[in-house]
Amino acid sequence: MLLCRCVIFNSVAKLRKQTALTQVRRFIQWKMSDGLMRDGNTTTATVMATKKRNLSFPSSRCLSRSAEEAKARVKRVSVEGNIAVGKSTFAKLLQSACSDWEVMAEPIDKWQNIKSETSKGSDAPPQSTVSNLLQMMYQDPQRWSYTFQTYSCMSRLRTQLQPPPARLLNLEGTPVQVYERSVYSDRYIFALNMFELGCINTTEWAVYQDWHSLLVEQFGHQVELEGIIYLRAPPEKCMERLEKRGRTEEKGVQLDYLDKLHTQHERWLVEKSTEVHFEKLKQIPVLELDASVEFKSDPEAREQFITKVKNFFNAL
Ligand SMILES: Nc1ncnc2c1ncn2[C@@H]1O[C@H](COP(=O)(O)OP(=O)(O)OP(=O)(O)O)[C@@H](O)[C@H]1O
Ligand SMILES: Nc1nc(=O)c2ncn([C@H]3C[C@H](O)[C@@H](CO)O3)c2[nH]1
Repeated sequence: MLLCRCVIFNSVAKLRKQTALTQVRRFIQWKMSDGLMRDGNTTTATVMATKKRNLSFPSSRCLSRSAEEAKARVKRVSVEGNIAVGKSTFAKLLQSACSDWEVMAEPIDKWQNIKSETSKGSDAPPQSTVSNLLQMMYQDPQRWSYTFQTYSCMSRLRTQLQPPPARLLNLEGTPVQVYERSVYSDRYIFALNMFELGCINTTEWAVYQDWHSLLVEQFGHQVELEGIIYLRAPPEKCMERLEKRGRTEEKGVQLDYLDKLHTQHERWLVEKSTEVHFEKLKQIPVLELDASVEFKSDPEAREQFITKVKNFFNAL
């Protein structure tokens, strides 16, 4: 009986790994053949920018030298930090502070609205169902954490592969694409934490790490970052803000969970004791900001933040 369960478990694990790898392969092939579009509005500039990102592929031969140079000047930075520390609020501040910066939000709405088409027979019209994967993950983390991390990571990858908008390519100053979290925090903060909590099992963790490394290595320069902004605040402050915000899915989040996530951030970005697997990431400059400052009602604090960020970007 036990053996039978083991065989089934191994088969399921194998199937999951194969499925994940097939998805990865298809995704890479799709990227190589079609390039990326920003919400379906492909302009000449974005097509050119996309081709530049695919430098290692033959299509890059069509790119003019000046387009390549313009693209290479755009810096990429992620904003990292605990849940409800204030990343979105800070991102809005950045977006309004300087037109040289383009902020890309975390795709939480995608995780809350997973659409699947089901067709019962050839005559029946396809039915669309919607599930909230964020809620499922919080309600039953052991069942849904691995699935959640595959989807969150894929959606972060998509965000990081978006070519910079044309307006950033023609700027004199320091154009920057700013991402709210990244494929790196997906692994070194959340997936790792879920593994340590026992919500992702050893097999799932091995599979996750395998395809994560493959993707990051395959996309190479396209998903590299030049810097990280770490918004740092005590977990108690994050808890206070999380409760004040009142997002439905987060109703059951406890201080202990935020404590653990805080420790993961500290290990990765301050103590540098997290084992990371990508050379450039090991050397990446980190700007640490005290996010407990209530800058919304304090113009001087906002000014100081912006000055620090500008100096950081200029030095990248
Ligand atoms: N510096 C701040 N001072 C006071 N309140 C803040 C500050 N930053 C954020 N808040 C408030 O805290 C709550 C959480 O902020 P926000 O949504 O920006 O967090 P987040 O880090 O983006 O969250 P998540 O991790 O879920 O993406 C919001 O209600 C916001 O108004
Ligand atoms: N498990 C897990 N893995 C992730 O990669 C991840 N990224 C974000 N989140 C949760 C935090 C907020 O509730 C909400 C919005 O940030 O989504 C995550 N949860």
